Amino acid sequence: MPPTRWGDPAHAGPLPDGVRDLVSLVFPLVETPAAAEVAVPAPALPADLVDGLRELLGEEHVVLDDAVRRNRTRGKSTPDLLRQRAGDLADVPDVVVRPGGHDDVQAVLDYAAEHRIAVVPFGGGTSVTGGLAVERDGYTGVVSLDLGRMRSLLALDPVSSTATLGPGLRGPEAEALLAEHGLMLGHFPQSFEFATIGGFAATRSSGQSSAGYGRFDAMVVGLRAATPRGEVRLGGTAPSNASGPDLRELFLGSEGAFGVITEVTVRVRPLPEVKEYEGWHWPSFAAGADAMRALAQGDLLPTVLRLSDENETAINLARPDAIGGEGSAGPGGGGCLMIVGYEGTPAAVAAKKVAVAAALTDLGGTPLGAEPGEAWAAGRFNAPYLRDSLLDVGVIVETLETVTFWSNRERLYAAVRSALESALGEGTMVLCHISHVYATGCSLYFTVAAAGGTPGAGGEGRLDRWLAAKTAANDAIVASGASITHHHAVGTDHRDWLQPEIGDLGVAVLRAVKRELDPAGILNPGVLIP
Ligand SMILES: Cc1cc2nc3c(=O)[nH]c(=O)nc-3n(C[C@H](O)[C@H](O)[C@H](O)COP(=O)(O)OP(=O)(O)OC[C@H]3O[C@@H](n4cnc5c(N)ncnc54)[C@H](O)[C@@H]3O)c2cc1C
Repeated sequence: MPPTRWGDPAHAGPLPDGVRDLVSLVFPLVETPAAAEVAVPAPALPADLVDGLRELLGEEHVVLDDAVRRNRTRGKSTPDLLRQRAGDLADVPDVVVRPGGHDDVQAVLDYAAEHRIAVVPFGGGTSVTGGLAVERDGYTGVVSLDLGRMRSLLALDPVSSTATLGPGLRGPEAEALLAEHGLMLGHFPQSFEFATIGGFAATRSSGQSSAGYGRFDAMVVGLRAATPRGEVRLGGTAPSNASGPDLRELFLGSEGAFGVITEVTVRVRPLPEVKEYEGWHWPSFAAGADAMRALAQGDLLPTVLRLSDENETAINLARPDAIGGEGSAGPGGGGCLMIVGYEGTPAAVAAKKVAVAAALTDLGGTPLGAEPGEAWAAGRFNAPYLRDSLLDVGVIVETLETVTFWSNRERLYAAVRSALESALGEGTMVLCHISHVYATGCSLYFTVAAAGGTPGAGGEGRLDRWLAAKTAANDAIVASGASITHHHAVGTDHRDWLQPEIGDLGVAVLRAVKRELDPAGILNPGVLIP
């Protein structure tokens, strides 16, 4: 991926004319190209330490190249992109190292601990919470530990339905390896094409098919990690047990602060023979959310279940013939679109469809047929490209997410919307959807678009405006008694809001684990732990 944008450059492009005209009705469009490329700071890691890394991994796997280092600088949140666009390379790693396996990772960690080098595990680089922007002060240098060479299917147990995967496998690569055996993982976050197995585990990611296949951490049966104190193997003996607290959980969501995940054993399932996606209309977000709750609590969940609020329906998914219509007040008044997807054997899909359709009809939903569902499925990974095109014309656009119990959903929704609208001012668009549900609650995923204010070179003015709005939203989430993140993780961006959620003793426990596993504090300093 280019450092200033998302994804495959071949898919990137300016705003289509129609969209541009529409956007210009709402926001002033100010062409805001990235600043001219600035020189990448010279590596700060002393040359003898670089030589030491070369001895461990071989010359070709210790990379000082400017373009490679720039590409390993931070992740892909809007603040990350705006900083790159402005030429801010303060977080550039000094060296990128490319271990070939667990033993290489262990060797790098041992060496880094001895020489106080900060180590940043790097999977796909799609973090949206500052998980790759570590503190540099007090370290001899910063090494980006790129896991991209560790991308094989290491073991397969078709009898138990488990597969052991290398951490550097991207989503499509992992699925392709499993598909050769008629199997799949079923984890499809919007970042699927670029994010990796190790990254999914390290951030407790959740994908678009979570209703049917669960979140990533729930798919993990076991893992292997290298820590500065040595190797950890967890969960390799049984699917579940009562052998004390489940230590797998210490590494799931540990965001590279406790160790580097070098192998992940996951539950796999047969490739679905049939995939069907359809749309349903709801008179309001609340009515659709109540229906989702009923499905979750009635053990009737399909594979994909997502509901856009009135604004998101109108802006992103509106079909004039099906949504809105009579009595519609345009954005905010045209009802809500729900996408329902079914995957599996023909018999299982048919049976689930009948049962879900009966329940949704009873609850007041109106079927819209396959077209909205297929349109969603066809474009499910495209939205991030649109973000870049909007950033190009000076608009602020970013997403954030949270999760709470059903009884708190409306309060949280109102609080976050109001915080964002107050912080960013009149004309701000706040869209929301629910795409991860549980019997007890759901996540809320917000997309925000706002005027950029006075743009500076590369858009710094927008960065300040967004950071203030994000702080307001985070405060509102905490004040509402919700979680600071459902699946984007903590990183550095959410770290200050973790303490209210887990308490002082919770923070002390995290710090104690960190001290035990990483006494020199070389792994991702500043990430996760308050
Ligand atoms: C456009 C876009 C859409 C997204 N959609 C979703 C979504 O639908 N669902 C979702 O859950 N997330 C989503 N994300 C967030 C992101 O993709 C996830 O957090 C993902 O799991 C990160 O994987 P990665 O391989 O890119 O990790 P990275 O970004 O490389 O790393 C993330 C963190 O984990 C650490 N890490 C990485 N690999 C390892 C390892 N092997 N061992 C230990 N630590 C490691 C890193 O140091 C860092 O702190 C999205 C992001 C973007 C930009």
